[in-house]
Amino acid sequence: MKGRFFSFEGPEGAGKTTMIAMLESFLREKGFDVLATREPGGVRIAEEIRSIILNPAHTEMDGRTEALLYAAARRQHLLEKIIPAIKSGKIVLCDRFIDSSLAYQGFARELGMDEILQINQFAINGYFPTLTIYFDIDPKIGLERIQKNKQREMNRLDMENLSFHYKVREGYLKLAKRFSDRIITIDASKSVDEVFAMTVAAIMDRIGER
Ligand SMILES: Nc1ncnc2c1ncn2[C@@H]1O[C@H](COP(=O)(O)OP(=O)(O)OP(=O)(O)O)[C@@H](O)[C@H]1O
Ligand SMILES: Cc1cn([C@H]2C[C@H](O)[C@@H](COP(=O)(O)O)O2)c(=O)[nH]c1=O
Repeated sequence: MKGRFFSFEGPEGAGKTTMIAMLESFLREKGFDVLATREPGGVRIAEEIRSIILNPAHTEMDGRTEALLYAAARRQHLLEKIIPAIKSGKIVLCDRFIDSSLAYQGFARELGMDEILQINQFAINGYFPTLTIYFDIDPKIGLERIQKNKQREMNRLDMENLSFHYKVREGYLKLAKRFSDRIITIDASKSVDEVFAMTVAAIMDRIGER
């Protein structure tokens, strides 16, 4: 079985983690070999970079430093975990990837989507996801969802103001238009079951087993 690389994107609280967990069980039950992972993180060095980036005390972090750290974490994660999994025929489900950098650092931080694409192309060297599912949600609703979840700690990016989170969404919507052959948009304001049904349909369609 040929390996596949799927990424899942969206503003805070869109439901990515929930959908990946449900999809992982669903695909395993169907007999697929699955690897679920996340960014920033997934491997030791990238998890260490994650804790530096997301530490709420690091308020002095420069935007370009932040963008470079995300790209560095991505490079390490890709080499150590994602590429070997794809090569061994696994289905990789990745919670965030390059589009997070384009929406958050490129658009919302105003560093420029093309500039961020350029540094990330150096990091990923052609390894774009097979398909990206963008869970679209009003950021206010997404933030309310994560605030209700008492186990979830707020990180430095979560703590940005509401207008930043609205720009993140605007960035994603631009990306969905620009990369329409790779990015599928799902309305994440629907119920968990409805969002899951749409997610399964999109993934199985791409795997070719619908
Ligand atoms: N469709 C949905 N409707 C209502 N609540 C949902 C839905 N999907 C997920 N949730 C709940 O919203 C909260 C956030 O979901 P989840 O952690 O999956 O989002 P996320 O996109 O991974 O967030 P983040 O990237 O900010 O960590 C969780 O408490 C989850 O149970
Ligand atoms: C990969 C990536 C992530 N971010 C932001 C998005 C979130 O605010 C955090 C990660 O936290 P999560 O709870 O695991 O979603 O980091 C970013 O700004 N740029 C990126 O490339």
